[in-house]
Amino acid sequence: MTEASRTPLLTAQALTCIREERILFDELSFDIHPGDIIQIEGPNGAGKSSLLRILAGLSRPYAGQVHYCGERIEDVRDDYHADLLFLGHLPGVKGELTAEENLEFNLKIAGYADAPIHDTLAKVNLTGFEEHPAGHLSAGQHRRIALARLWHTQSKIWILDEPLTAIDKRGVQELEQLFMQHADNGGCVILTTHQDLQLVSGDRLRKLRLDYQFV
Ligand SMILES: Nc1ncnc2c1ncn2[C@@H]1O[C@H](COP(=O)(O)OP(=O)(O)OP(=O)(O)O)[C@@H](O)[C@H]1O
Repeated sequence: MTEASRTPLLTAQALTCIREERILFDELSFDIHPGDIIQIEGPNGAGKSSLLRILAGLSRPYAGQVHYCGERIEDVRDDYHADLLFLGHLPGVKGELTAEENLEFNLKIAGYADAPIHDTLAKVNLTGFEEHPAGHLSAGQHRRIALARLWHTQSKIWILDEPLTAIDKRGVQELEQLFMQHADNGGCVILTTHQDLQLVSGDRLRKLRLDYQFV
């Protein structure tokens, strides 16, 4: 094992999250290393999205810390966000823009102004839909526009909230292959999904289950 793979990319240290007087999780601790693919499981409302948002630094835990390469994320916010790709529960696609305008906008914001937009839309099976307003596309096609940026990012840490929702079987397999390739290249993927992964399994996959806890 190399030094790099021993150093956690992310560490959750005794995270506690309380929402509306309900403990979603309490003193939750785990490390995430380069090469890890982690699926957060649990029923609706168990706190999966809340955990992802805390890991991404978008909301604060009631108690506990998140560390990026050994530093508190609050102390290295810019470095952390440069190394993080977070895709939230809702695809964040603007209905009045076309598929290509949405992707172009997302990639520009992420600093990839020269990315080949049509080739990238082809990777997510949106050839022929480039100039359609996103508002006229299906839920799965919306998510595909949002997911297309995964093909260009250099961020090592991918935090993805339900990336497979509304994606068809072949699309799920392509995404799972991309996750494995990213992990093989030293990245990590932390995702929630209510479906069983087909290709990422066995030693490739770590599962973390959240369940209801009541105060
Ligand atoms: N900002 C907030 N303020 C108050 N309550 C919140 C907030 N965010 C989430 N909650 C509550 O916390 C609980 C967990 O929500 P969360 O979205 O983390 O669950 P989840 O496991 O991702 O659910 P799902 O599988 O349905 O997406 C829910 O009961 C929700 O209403």
